[in-house]
Amino acid sequence: MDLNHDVLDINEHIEDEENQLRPQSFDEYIGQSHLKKNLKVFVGAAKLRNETLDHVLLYGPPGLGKTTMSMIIANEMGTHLKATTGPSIEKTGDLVAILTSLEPGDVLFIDEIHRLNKVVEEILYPAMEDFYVDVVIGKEASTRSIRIDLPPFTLVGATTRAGDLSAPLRDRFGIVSKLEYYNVEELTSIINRTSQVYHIEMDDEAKIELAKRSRGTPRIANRLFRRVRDFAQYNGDDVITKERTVEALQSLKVDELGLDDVDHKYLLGIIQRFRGGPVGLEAIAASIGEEPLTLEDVYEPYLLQTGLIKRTPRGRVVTELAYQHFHILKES
Ligand SMILES: Nc1ncnc2c1ncn2[C@@H]1O[C@H](COP(=O)(O)OP(=O)(O)OP(=O)(O)O)[C@@H](O)[C@H]1O
Repeated sequence: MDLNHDVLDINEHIEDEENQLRPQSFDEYIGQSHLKKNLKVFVGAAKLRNETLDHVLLYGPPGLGKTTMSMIIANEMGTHLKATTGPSIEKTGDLVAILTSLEPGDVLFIDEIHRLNKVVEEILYPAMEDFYVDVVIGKEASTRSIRIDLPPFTLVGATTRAGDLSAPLRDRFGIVSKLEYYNVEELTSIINRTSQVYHIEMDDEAKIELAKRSRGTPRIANRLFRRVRDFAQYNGDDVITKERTVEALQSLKVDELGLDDVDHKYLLGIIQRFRGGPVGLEAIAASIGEEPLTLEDVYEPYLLQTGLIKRTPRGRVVTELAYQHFHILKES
């Protein structure tokens, strides 16, 4: 068996399932109304002037639709999208190769743009500002720099950590927008759309229940939808009910607020080992065996948003709401 090939096939299958669900236009994209309204104007105006759209920086927690939005920007501009990620561009030559392969008007999407290395990042400055790159050729005494002109393009950068971007890079984006967590109503619409794309019927109550447990995140809503679908199909259900949804989510250890195992370990860890805090991120991470960066980027934003924790100058503190959630009495 060709294992590599199988792994590729599986990854492609997951990609295909994701892509199938991606909205193609601003009108199909649910929620983020403020961002959408502004982008519609900027895209419309750029098209009227027959110009490329200014560079766009999208930031916010993972899974909120940054990649999807960049694809929509390219679609709405009537151009192509080239996608890459910060950590995959290791050398300046890699970035120059990507930039010189762009067609006029193309959208270049760089995910995790905060992870570009400094030398590569510096190549981007003149590329973004004046559409050229300086390439150094030759060796030692005979090195010289040649200028390569680039076609006008739009860079869409995505990051979960806007604060980690250097000021010169951040300042070169004309449009900077934060993606917000989705509310239950918006997530219910996304789940409704997903059930239509997959041709699987789901009760309205079940959609709402799933939406409530999706941590305000479309990617999680879609992933949980697929798992709930497994439970329903395995049990021969024609329609996914609320009961089946709750049963499936309990089996997956996702609670009524959408908190999973790691959230539980995190919150209970602070309550039981650090008397509710304040405690530093490193200490919590070490005590529960998780990476500090993962906790900070993936878990904490939602816990902060739901008011279960607070960040203070002395560290993280769990709130009264967290004690209530676990039915634990706070020690005085
Ligand atoms: N507003 C939306 N309406 C409908 N579906 C959405 C929306 N936003 C995201 N999705 C769906 O959620 C999934 C995740 O979205 P996407 O990959 O764009 O997230 P992301 O923010 O780019 O995540 P990351 O930055 O971690 O890659 C996709 O399958 C997409 O179809």
